[in-house]
Amino acid sequence: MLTVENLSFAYDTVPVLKNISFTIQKGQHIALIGASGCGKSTLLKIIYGLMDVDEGTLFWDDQQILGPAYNLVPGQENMKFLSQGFELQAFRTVEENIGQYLSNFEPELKRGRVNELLEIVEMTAFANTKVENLSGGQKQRVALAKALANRPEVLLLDEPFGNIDNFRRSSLRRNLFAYLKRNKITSITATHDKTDILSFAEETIVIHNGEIIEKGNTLDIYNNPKNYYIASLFGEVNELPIQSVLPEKQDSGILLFYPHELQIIDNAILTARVKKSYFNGNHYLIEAVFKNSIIFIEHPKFIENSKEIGIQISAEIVDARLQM
Ligand SMILES: Nc1ncnc2c1ncn2[C@@H]1O[C@H](COP(=O)(O)OP(=O)(O)OP(=O)(O)O)[C@@H](O)[C@H]1O
Repeated sequence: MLTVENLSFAYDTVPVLKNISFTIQKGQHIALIGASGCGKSTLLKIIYGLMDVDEGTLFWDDQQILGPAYNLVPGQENMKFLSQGFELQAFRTVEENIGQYLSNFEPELKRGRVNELLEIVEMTAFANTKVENLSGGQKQRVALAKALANRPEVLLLDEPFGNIDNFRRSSLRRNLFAYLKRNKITSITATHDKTDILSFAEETIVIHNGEIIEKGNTLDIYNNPKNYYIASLFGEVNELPIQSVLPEKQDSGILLFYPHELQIIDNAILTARVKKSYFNGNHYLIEAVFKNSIIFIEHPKFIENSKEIGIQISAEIVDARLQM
């Protein structure tokens, strides 16, 4: 179990993380989300033991995680940190890089392990290619395989799929998380991409300005976002005054809805005017003006600019949001 208690950290005098506490069970997959600059990478580096904290303690089971002031070689032995810059040896092949820290005593075993890792990251065809001749996304995949090579207990991933094209990203993500689950490897993934989160992280931690503002079951956080900031980390979000949705209610609060929760129908009580339709593949994202504010709605068809549309939100969703 990873236990982080009352952790605070500042670069020089600028506080970056404030009073962070959480625990992660062995084998769990956690997403770390928050706006750019909120402190995600810094937290991963501290967990890995690359920096000394100003306050607080960190433990992996009963072993305290200490920073460079206490460790000659910073970095936890049983963890791997895949940072945004990958530490690969440019003039050596993919195979050599992945196997760099594997024992040479049993060459068959080593070969088998490297082949298994090449398959996980879908790089078998590049086994003998020098790293300097790879694309950014391919390097990222090699770095991932190298991080897994010595079977870490904890994998810390900083935007792990950032450079990888969509075509590969989905299968790589599925392969990786299935491998981590099978091998009971704990993971913490700092990410901006909601597809990294929704299917693969059981729990999510939300950071805002260096503080944890939400943590819990990923689907609960997505389905019941406590505020606009949290909802917006999952994509576009509409912030509608309660009275604009339910005019009969004497309530000055606001409700949050994702674009797919709004429906465009004929003869609705609520109306909006279309500003632009954005093609998104399997749907259009309709930008419209509703009571002087911009809203976004997912819709299967293109709608011309300036057209008046009717909007409906299911009573079930409105009720769920009212109860939050
Ligand atoms: N070495 C450093 N020295 C001083 N300030 C730093 C250093 N590294 C990061 N910071 C600052 O600390 C804050 C948190 O940075 P961090 O990289 O942890 O954010 P992040 O949430 O990972 O951002 P992103 O999502 O853009 O990667 C930022 O304001 C950043 O400018």
